[in-house]
Amino acid sequence: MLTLPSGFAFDYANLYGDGKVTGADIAGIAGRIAAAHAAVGHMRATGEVRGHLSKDGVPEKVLFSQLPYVAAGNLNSPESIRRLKDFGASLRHRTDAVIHFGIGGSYLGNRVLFDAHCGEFWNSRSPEERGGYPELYFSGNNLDPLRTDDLIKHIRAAAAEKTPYRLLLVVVSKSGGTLDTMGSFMVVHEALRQVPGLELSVVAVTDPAGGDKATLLKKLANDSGWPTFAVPDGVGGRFSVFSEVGLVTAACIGFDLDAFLAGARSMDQACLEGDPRTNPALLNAVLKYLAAANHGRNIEIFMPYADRLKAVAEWYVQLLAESLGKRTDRQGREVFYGRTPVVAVGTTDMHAQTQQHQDGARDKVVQFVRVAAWDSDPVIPDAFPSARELTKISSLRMSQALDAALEANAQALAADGRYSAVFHLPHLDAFHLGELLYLLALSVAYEGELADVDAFDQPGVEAYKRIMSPKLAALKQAGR
Ligand SMILES: O=P(O)(O)OC[C@H]1O[C@H](O)[C@H](O)[C@@H](O)[C@@H]1O
Repeated sequence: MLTLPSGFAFDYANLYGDGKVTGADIAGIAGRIAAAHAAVGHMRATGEVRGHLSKDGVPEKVLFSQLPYVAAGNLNSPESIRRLKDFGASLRHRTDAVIHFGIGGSYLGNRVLFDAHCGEFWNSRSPEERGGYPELYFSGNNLDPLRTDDLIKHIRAAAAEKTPYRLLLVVVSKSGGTLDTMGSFMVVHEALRQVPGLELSVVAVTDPAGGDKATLLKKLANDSGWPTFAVPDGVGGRFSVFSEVGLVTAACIGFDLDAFLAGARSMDQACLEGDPRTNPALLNAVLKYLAAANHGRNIEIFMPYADRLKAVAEWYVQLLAESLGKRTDRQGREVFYGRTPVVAVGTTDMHAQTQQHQDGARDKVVQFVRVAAWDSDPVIPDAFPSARELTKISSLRMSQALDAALEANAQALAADGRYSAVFHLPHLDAFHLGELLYLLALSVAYEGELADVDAFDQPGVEAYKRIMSPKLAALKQAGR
């Protein structure tokens, strides 16, 4: 178990040892581990990553590791943080609802912050219960016609109940032209802009470049006078939760963005040394890399025991899949690298997926996440004493039963030579969430080095886009 001073811990007992990843496995790649650590150190200091090219084929910096550090001249500066907080304060007791438009890296991290902080019932609470912060809805994460229409109807009904009804549309797209995001935005904007009593405003979050390089969204914002925030150069979508992309949502809901960045910073500091026994991101990368390379564990089930953390598993899917799922290594050789990520939630998926984890192919690592202390933790009462079966769990706190379920699952898997590990969060809060997300982000940077693949591009997603564009054009033509 590797425990940090903050209480965050990585329990890898079921991933390392006899019959699992071994000391000999690690010793066998000692030189590559040292080289990976040096390369990540170089990335931290300069933003340079060997072989990484932008979509346009030119060398591009990788700067996400700077984001936790708020300083003048950095991507997050005291002024930019001030501006975000002022933005959040300006919504309080004033804006009724926010609709966030975004997909991929422009959505998943935002959803993590929303779920962790707000839970499932935020939008049904009164403004007072929300501390004056607005309701928040997500759109643009699909091109689903029915859900989009449901959302429009819901907002129209709310606006009919309250005048004026103040609605803010936050449109997030690094490239500024993603069809799913912009298509949903156009539909919703058009449907709501002339609703009587509904005051509509828009904020855009996109690449800040101006002139010829301005994104479509940036140009729209300039022409329409919408305020903008930035997806900074050198920060890919899947790393952008620590940038204004994630922090804008944090500001909208009163999530403690200082604590979130402090958690990320604290994790970064815990990962400065090159010894995998004490550096949690390096340790995670080394163990998962070896579990795949030497033991065939090519699937990673990310399984938090907490409903509010399901979105972390969804965020991690993009991080792992786009960063490490690569056809070629940096020498151009075909390697078809990468673990397939799978979303699971405990205890929910013990009743759905665990059968496969326990008895299916031995190709998985199950990565659990456990929350140690809960803000609310009901005791299960002895409500029906005559039902003897049920008294097994009565008088226990729900979290005790949840922990017992996690431990039992891990033990059963281990007893059959199946790999798992646990991230322990002392408490579900902004600081520990910052630690967890940053550990995972840094970990894929390390694993990219170990596997010698570019962890910061995603050329594979262009393949369908090349087919889809002419299809849309043909559909349009046929409709004329
Ligand atoms: O932020 P955007 O430019 O709209 O991109 C949203 C998403 O779209 C793409 O398909 C990429 O593969 C993702 O990495 C990205 O996060």
